[in-house]
Amino acid sequence: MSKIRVVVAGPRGKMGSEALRMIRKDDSLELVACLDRKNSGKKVSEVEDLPSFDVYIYDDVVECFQAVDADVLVDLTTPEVGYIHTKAAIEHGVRPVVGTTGFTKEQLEELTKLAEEKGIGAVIAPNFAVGAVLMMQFSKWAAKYFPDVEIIERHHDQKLDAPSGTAIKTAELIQEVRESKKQGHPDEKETLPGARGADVDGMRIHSVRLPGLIAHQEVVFGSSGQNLTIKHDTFHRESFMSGVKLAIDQVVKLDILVYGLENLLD
Ligand SMILES: NC(=O)C1=CN([C@@H]2O[C@H](COP(=O)(O)OP(=O)(O)OC[C@H]3O[C@@H](n4cnc5c(N)ncnc54)[C@H](OP(=O)(O)O)[C@@H]3O)[C@@H](O)[C@H]2O)C=CC1
Ligand SMILES: O=C(O)C1=N[C@H](C(=O)O)C[C@H](O)C1
Repeated sequence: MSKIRVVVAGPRGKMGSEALRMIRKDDSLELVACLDRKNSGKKVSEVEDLPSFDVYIYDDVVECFQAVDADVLVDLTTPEVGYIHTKAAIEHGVRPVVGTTGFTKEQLEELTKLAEEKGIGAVIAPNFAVGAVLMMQFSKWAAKYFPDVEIIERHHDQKLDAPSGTAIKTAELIQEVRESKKQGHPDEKETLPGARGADVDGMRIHSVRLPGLIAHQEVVFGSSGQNLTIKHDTFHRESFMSGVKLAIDQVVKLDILVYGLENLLD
């Protein structure tokens, strides 16, 4: 069977470098190029701390897709550039697997429509860790019985987007089963703006950013006389890689955009 030819965007990043290590170990995948705003024209092997892949780095996404034959783009960059890469990939027939978070609802809708028009598979997954996907699914189930819910997400202090993609996806899944409901006292007032967190249909999301953290989320449900807490912790970014691999294997068989890894799990 031929290998899946992969471009990685963001190879020097925390997630991108982990993805390169995963590809190095996997015989079914072949790295054909990287997209990076630094080191354009160099080979990956010439960049300090990166694995010794004999492939070129590009800073321009279109130039990259014109120069190499690629099946899949794995994007692990920033919301702004990730959106540009994803759109260009779909337009050039390269299937995107996107871990980058922080896309707007409008951008997700636009990319979904574009993928459908072009008949190109795409996966956008706010969280590739199977444990986090289960935490979101369990939360959706719990929300049927516990409509009062607050999401507390904790991340490292280098994170650009707040709330996290995982927290937004969790709230969206809960919204599917929960009627819109204002929580807390009807007359409550914030004496410091933001004290009650972000408001999604009355449920609250709180974002903590601290050095030492990686990615953590608690979904706390309250009801008379009882609380239920569903919690997931990420201690190493390797935990995301089996999900990235699953998405790469599946996206080559898709002809629509799928939002969330849960849609690819049995
Ligand atoms: N779906 C999931 O399971 C997960 C998703 N994420 C998401 O993945 C993304 C990356 O996270 P993380 O690796 O921690 O972040 P990092 O900041 O470590 O890496 C981002 C990389 O993108 C690069 N970059 C920035 N601008 C450009 C550009 N114009 N062209 C090409 N590359 C660029 C950065 O380069 P430079 O150093 O020059 O700034 C950096 O190397 C985030 O959106 C995060 O939320 C993270 C973990 C898990
Ligand atoms: O930036 C991160 O680190 C993470 N981002 C994703 C998110 O926004 O949910 C996934 C995970 O939480 C790590």
